[in-house]
Amino acid sequence: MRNIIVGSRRSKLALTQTNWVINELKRLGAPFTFEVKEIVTKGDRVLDVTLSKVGGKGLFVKEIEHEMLTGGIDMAVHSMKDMPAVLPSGLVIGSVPRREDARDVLVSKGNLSLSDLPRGAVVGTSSLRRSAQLLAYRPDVTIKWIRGNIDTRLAKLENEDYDAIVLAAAGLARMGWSDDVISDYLSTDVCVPAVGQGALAVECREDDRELREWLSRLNDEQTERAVRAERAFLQQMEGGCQVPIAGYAEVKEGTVRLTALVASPDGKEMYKEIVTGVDPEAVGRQAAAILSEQGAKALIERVKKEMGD
Ligand SMILES: NCc1[nH]cc(CCC(=O)O)c1CC(=O)O
Repeated sequence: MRNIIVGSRRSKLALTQTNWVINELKRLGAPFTFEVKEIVTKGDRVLDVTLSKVGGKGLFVKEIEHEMLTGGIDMAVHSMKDMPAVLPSGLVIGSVPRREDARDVLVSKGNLSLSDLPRGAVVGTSSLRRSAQLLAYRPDVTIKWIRGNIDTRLAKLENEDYDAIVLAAAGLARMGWSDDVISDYLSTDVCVPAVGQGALAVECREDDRELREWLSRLNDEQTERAVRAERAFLQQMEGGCQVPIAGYAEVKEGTVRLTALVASPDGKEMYKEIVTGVDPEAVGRQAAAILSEQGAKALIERVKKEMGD
């Protein structure tokens, strides 16, 4: 039997997701043995700096992709939202399994919803996308940067002076936290999720036909089409990571419905549109074109200039 070496980041979330995919493949009857190889990525080594300052999302996948191209590993399970818009040549997303809850959630002291937080409440997040949308809805709150994995953030809420933190529902669910810790589910009216949030990407070599055959059986077509629309939007916006960009799509009866957003970091300027259609990439591109015309492109150029790149 072929042994599949699965590369994974060492975080609890990454290992949980990796083992989930391995178990699903076994359950489907894949004729492989599996071995997990832990890889420490640059993104894991620089936990003390805001991600956007050290090069953004690619940091979590670059080293893993290098090992895949050189044969050190055969596949890897990523959080879709950590995946750059374009993959290196020779690699593909072999499977997009069924999406978890894509929403952002508020976890707060006293179990208060976002609208019930006291004036001036301190909210922890290190995501520009979350802070911009939180500030647009509650301009009075103070955003305080918070880093670390999910368990660390929940501990910081307990032990430091945060009134609340914002996390992805999917991460909490995968890590086995009960819904009881969640104080508020944020709808797309308040906080549009990150592109790909709640979904996984199983990456492998393009020419690995045997593995791709089994990965395709774990693919969820609706999730895949939704994520394709979101990622097409992201790719067109070319925002770098200094600009808050969000996108969330649902697929119902074959129709893709994408909510797309670009905002200024302070949340005072916001472009948001819902686009529907049948072809996911076309929906994503159309959303990008509409927002660009409304002023999102100029906003992105302005923020890039201010950041000095
Ligand atoms: N930002 C880090 C990250 N990358 C993936 C998840 C888990 C949720 C997901 O798969 O989208 C999280 C935690 C979070 O944002 O709260």
